[in-house]
Amino acid sequence: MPALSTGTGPDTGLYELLSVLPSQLQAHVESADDRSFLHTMFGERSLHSLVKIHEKLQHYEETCPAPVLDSAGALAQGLSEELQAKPLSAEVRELLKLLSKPHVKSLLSVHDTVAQKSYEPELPPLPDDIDDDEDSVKIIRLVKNKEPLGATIKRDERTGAIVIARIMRGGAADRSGLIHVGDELKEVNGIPVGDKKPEDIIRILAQSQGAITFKVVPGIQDEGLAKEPKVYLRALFDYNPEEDKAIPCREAGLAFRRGDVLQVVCQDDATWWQAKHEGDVNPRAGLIPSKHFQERRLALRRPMTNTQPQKISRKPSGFRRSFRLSRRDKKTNKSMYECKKSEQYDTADVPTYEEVAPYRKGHGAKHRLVILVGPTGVGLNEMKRKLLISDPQHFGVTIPHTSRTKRSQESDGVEYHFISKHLFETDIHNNKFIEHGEYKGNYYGTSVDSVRSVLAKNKVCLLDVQPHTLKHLRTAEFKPYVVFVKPPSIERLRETRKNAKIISGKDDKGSSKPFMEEDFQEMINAAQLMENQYGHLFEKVIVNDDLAAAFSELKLALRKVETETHWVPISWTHS
Ligand SMILES: Nc1ncnc2c1ncn2[C@@H]1O[C@H](COP(=O)(O)OP(=O)(O)OP(=O)(O)O)[C@@H](O)[C@H]1O
Repeated sequence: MPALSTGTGPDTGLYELLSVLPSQLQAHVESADDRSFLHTMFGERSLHSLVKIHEKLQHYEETCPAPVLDSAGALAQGLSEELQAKPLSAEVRELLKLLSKPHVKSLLSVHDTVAQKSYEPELPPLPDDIDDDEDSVKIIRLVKNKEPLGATIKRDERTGAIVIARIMRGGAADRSGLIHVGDELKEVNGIPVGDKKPEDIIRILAQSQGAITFKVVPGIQDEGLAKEPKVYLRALFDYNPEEDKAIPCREAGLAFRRGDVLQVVCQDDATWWQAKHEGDVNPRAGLIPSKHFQERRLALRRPMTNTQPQKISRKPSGFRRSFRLSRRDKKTNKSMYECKKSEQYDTADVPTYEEVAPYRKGHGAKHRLVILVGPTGVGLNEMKRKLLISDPQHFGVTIPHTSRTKRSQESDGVEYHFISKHLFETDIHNNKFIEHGEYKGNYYGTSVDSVRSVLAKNKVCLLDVQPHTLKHLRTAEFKPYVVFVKPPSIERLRETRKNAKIISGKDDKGSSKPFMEEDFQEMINAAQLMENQYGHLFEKVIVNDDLAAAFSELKLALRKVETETHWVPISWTHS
């Protein structure tokens, strides 16, 4: 029995067993025929070969061999063709014969199929011993690579069952869409787990490679929870997890910039939410501080710097640009106005996140209000003027109110709406003005209704205001698109504003004077303060360096506002 004698080492046991079996069984077998049958069977070469193959395979399984290539069939074919063209020695002939054998061809084909992993995991046959109350059992087969499954399990304290406790967003289990929180785990790879400790099951899972079969009883799912939450937030602050000492795991954090739109996929944890950048194809979510947590820590950080509102420096009283634009009387200029509200800053608000939803202006819907914000002299008026000239049918500006008496060349509702002082005061009291001021005993102001009347003409209303009024204008009715016009560097200001004139705030005559060095510095400082304090409310920032370029950028942005989808506060989309 040559096959029996070849076994060495730990594998020899099976051969020995085969060789001794016939003699051992002899005592129990009476008929000579049966004895000879046993002898022949256990001495059969093919049986020994099978055992040998089995043992070899077992050995290979332990060493986890990896295929060198996955196209052995094609290689053999190529080799045969090449060899046939050469002088045929005895060895070459033998090799050609071997390679042409259907068995060898099939073997190589199977090898390639396995190497390419081009097989679908087969679903196991449905167990036929399912209890009546087990009719909702699910058999799930996942193919696991080196990546963890991304699920945790626990023992349900009430029922004692092993249940799925958590599915990590974007992990393998989550992506499969087959396993859900609350599902009861019955078996893993055919092994019942009901009596096992969660740690033992985790060990089984960790050791498993390739296809893993789960038998689960689906949990009762809350429809709302089952779907991926669609909460979109606009970040109102910059966040870098690398600099966050509080985050439980920095690598798991999601960095973002103020203005980014984030899709929050899990808010289960009160302190750390899971989110991803809107539109990001990478399914894996990262941790971001929750709104409540961020508000709390920002509020704790801020009192030292913010109990005193930061005052945005500007000319003695220069700010009422909207008034000036609609005015034909060049003697009166913005320096005349005092804004009563200008000192009110929003110290109570801690900007963290704002829930947003996609919005696109529908056909026939009113235009969004376009608000321009920027420091004195930066060019807001110039931008508005250019827009009005470019398309007077499309763009419009508000007509201010005043309590001063109408002059002979003026008409009511053209330069101003002329109203009595008493009515003006009543309107102030009734919050009818976005901004108002007083000069030489007369009131001037822009009313909310004046914005409405421009919008009612189906025009885009261009308004420039002090940034502190933005909060009151951010309503579903106006859906304002806020553009911050920012000055370029001081060097570029010196270059571009060589021939420009700024309306003097030092007198009341509306006289203009060339820009001074201090005007540039003041403009840059004021812009910086505005951005720090109100930057989270700006939807678009345009640097007014080259006027033509800045204007084109503005025009393009405004066209997009009308034609494309933008993210707006969710409350604006409910009306
Ligand atoms: N990019 C630019 N390059 C050169 N000159 C410019 C540019 N932008 C604006 N100007 C000029 O700067 C001056 C001030 O501009 P404008 O009056 O539009 O500023 P404003 O922001 O409305 O200021 P104010 O708050 O004083 O009303 C104007 O003479 C204008 O033509």
